[in-house]
Amino acid sequence: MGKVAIGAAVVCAAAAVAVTALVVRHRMRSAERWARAAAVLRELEEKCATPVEKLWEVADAMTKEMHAGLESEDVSKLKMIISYVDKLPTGDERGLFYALDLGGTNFRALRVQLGGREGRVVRQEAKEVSIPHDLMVGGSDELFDFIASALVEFVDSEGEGFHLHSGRQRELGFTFSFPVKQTSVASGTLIKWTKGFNIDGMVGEDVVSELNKALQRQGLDMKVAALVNDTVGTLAGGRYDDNDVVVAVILGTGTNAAYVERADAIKKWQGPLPGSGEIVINMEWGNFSSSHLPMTEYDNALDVESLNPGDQIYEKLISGMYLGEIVRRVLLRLAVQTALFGDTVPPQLETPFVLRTPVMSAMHHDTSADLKVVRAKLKEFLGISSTSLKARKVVVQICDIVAKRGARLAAAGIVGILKKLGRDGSGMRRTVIAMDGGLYEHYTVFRECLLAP
Ligand SMILES: Nc1ncnc2c1ncn2[C@@H]1O[C@H](COP(=O)(O)OP(=O)(O)O)[C@@H](O)[C@H]1O
Ligand SMILES: O=P(O)(O)OC[C@H]1O[C@@H](O)[C@H](O)[C@@H](O)[C@@H]1O
Repeated sequence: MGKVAIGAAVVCAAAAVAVTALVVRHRMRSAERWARAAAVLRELEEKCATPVEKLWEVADAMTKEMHAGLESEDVSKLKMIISYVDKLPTGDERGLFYALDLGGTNFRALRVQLGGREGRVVRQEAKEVSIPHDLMVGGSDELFDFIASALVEFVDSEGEGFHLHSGRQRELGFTFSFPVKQTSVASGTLIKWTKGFNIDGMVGEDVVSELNKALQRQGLDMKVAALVNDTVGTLAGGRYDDNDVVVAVILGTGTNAAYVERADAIKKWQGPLPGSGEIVINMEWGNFSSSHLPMTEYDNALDVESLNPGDQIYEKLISGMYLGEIVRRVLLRLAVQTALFGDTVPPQLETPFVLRTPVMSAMHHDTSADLKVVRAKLKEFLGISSTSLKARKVVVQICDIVAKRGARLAAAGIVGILKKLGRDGSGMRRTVIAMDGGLYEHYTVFRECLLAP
């Protein structure tokens, strides 16, 4: 074979060696990256673990905080707010009633014609409006004018089948999904904003008065007959259908719980004991915290960078506003430290709250063999155009860890309430818990884990 051929052979051999070396180096780097990714996932799984012993510790801590919060103000993480609701629906109610529910994401207007025990809910209509983000952090007049104008439109659309008793003023039940110190059944002052709200100058103000002023500006003749937290409203609605409802839990943008307490167990209650002997307590359990809660670096960073650092710790582990954000933070670390999505970190992954919990649950619920939903969501919301199946499986695994931690912690909180009520053991009376909220309603894996942790 001539020199040229030998030379060519040597060059080919060298090229082959070089390519092989490149391939080997690539594979080694890839193996190292996956090993690092596996270590991050192992650490996440360990830090988020909620073994039954830990869940019992959380339940016991919740019960303890409930007792403390009923003893006096400001000694517990739980506000244990007295709702002034000492009578719950019996099912005999009649008439036309309006309700307004201001939540952390949406607000809803509702009208219902009640026909007493035989008629029950004769007719109902509802309208849901997403709250623009700028109104969550703007001025109070702007927020309440927005709500009042939507309510005017809704009342104007009152159709057939709704009858206001002659001479009666339309009455409105105002469900306000934020911590409010009730000063009567139809008044209360804002304690603090939570979730994504942060409107200056409203803390300490009476929220009913703010709404009434906006209704007057709109010229709407409507009386706010009751101001309740959404958990109290959920409990009342549940009791309308089932006499054994004694607890209500909201798992939506935020999370909270309410329950029926014996009036004589509320040591801080100064008023006369109600005839029913019972008062509904709005626990504001989102603010619960305990050394037993499984916290990670992602949770701590989320809290520090939130609108309310140090507040609502339990809520930030469980609720819809935060689950997707926790997953984003884990994905960002993997993108930076293990090139999960390639050598360039996807820029959108750096944006807080860009990964909403509905998107997280859609990826988590993906049952396709190649995780095509995960691929589509990563592209649509994070601008990640191509991913390996292995990387998509990591995304689902992170969703699973974060969602199940939240669900199991919520279940532990419910057990804490049942322990307080003495309804956690065998032989207890039939006990019904009213559940509501978009997270509970739509996140199937979360709900099923909560119900069968
Ligand atoms: N498909 C979904 N999967 C998971 N979470 C969802 C889904 N849809 C809504 N959510 C969660 O529910 C929250 C809305 O809860 P909802 O109770 O409807 O309203 P609000 O919190 O305003 O009272 C959203 O912020 C979101 O976190
Ligand atoms: O219905 P949402 O918006 O999910 O609110 C649930 C809870 O969210 C918490 O942040 C509020 O402090 C509670 O008052 C409220 O009940």
